[in-house]
Formats: sequence, structure tokens, C-alpha cells
Amino acid sequence: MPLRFSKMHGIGNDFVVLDCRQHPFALTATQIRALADRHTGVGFDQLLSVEPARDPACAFYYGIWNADGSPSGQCGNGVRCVAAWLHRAGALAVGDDVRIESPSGPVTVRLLGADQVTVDMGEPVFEPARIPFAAAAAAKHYPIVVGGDTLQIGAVSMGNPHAVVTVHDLADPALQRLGPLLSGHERFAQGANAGFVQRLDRGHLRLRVHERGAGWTLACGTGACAAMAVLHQRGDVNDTVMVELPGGCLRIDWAGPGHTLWMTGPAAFAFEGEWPVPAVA
Ligand SMILES: N[C@H](CCC[C@H](N)C(=O)O)C(=O)O
Repeated sequence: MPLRFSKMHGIGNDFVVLDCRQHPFALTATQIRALADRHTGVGFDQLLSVEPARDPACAFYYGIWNADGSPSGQCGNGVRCVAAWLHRAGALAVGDDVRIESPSGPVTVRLLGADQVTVDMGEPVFEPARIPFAAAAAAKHYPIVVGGDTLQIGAVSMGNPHAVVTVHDLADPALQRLGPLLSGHERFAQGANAGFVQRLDRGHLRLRVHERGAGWTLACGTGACAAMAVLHQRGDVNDTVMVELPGGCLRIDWAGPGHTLWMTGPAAFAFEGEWPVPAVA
């Protein structure tokens, strides 16, 4: 039985979305990697499943797997696409606030239009043990040796682990080497999404992310939130920031008594398709 899917993207961070509301998700890591292959499969940065809610306070659950088959706790660009997918499926109306459960907990989405979504991404977590990141105590800067270089990083979780490095020039060729090394650094026990951020001014950031399990992507929603959270904690940015990524821009607002982060941006459909699932490898 071929697998029907929707191909979508959030400013170039691309996804395969599966409707698992009636049929449970049942792909192995090997099958996920086969589907992710950009030459012999469909190709994606992440695979997303839309499933019935497990938490009665949520309307739906969505699952997240990287191209390498590894699971993740959160996907900012992905949850905007799930909201747009639910709207096209007639399960979400423009203007509704809907709680959607993710592997790291619920987020609240609000469709501003058929292809514009704002999401309450929740509160950034700076406590090292909850990121997880090996450190004696929480700090605004952590010295870390990466490939022989000593970097000063920020570390934070948005439901998934992020390392944030401020740089003067995103075109620095050293980033090509540092990205994968930082993503796989031993102090991040579950790996990390490595974000390199250039601060243009207090309201504008430029960001590139080497994602855990997917490599360099055109955009990373939780990465934009992580960069904002780290720089806001240092007092270096305003409460509203535009984050420019290679694939496009996201708006991040720091708001609410619990210091939640709102991320606003587009969600786009590319095509619908079918994939002949290979026998379990
Ligand atoms: N690679 C990430 C998941 C996808 C995050 C990104 N695509 C986003 O939009 O937040 C991880 O393993 O934590």
C-alpha cells in the first residue's frame, strides 16, 4: 500500500507530512532515511506525522523525525506547516487558537491566514540538565573547545537542544567545519542544533543553523527562537526581533509572564504524492 503524503516547507525547511489520524505511524528509522533520500526517495529535512491527541487538552499530536531517522522534541517551521495542513484538511479555522501536542509538550498555534501562522513556542529552558548540556551551572556564555577552537556559546532548549554562537560574519568558511563539530559535541549528550548568529542591530538577526539529524538547512524555527532567547537573556536584543535565515524571515516576540516566545512566519504546500514503502529493512 503506497504511502500518501503532503510535501511542505517553512521558508525552505522542508517536510513530508503524513496523515496518521486514522492509521498509526509505522515507519522504521531505515524507512524514514529511505524516504528522506533526495535522490532515491522524496527528500526532506524532517518527517512530520499528524496524529490524534494523547493529551485531552490538545486537539492533535504531531511527531517529528529528522532525515537521519532520529526523533526530535520540537520543530518550529514544522508546526506552522502542520497548522496549515490542518486548515486545508478542514480541521482548523483562521483565527482559532489550537493547542497541538509535540513530543516535548504542547504549543499553541494560531492561523493568521491560509499560509501565515503564529505559534506560542513556550518558555526557553536554560537549565543545563534539561537541555541537556554538560555544565556546572547555567550561564549566559559557556567556553567550549570545538575542533581546536575555543568558542563562547549560549545553550538553550526549545523542546530540542540548541547551541548558539554569535559571529561577526556568517560567510566565514570556518562555520562549515564548526557546524557539524558543534552539533555532535560531547557536552551535548543528545546532540545539538548549532546556530550561528550575526547581530545586525537590536531588532535584526541573521542566522544559519546546522541542524541535528539534518545538517545545514535553509531555516530552523526553534533555532530562531533559541538565538533570540540567548541574546535576549544577555540584554542584546529587543522584545521583538526579525530573524533572517537563508530561506526567509521569521518574527520572534518575547512576551508573557512566563517569558514565552511567539514565532510568526509562513507555511507552504509544494505537492501531494505517493511513496511505495520498501519492505521493512
Ligand atoms: N533538527 C531538529 C528538529 C527540527 C528543527 C527545525 N527544523 C525547526 O524548524 O525548528 C532537532 O533534531 O532538534
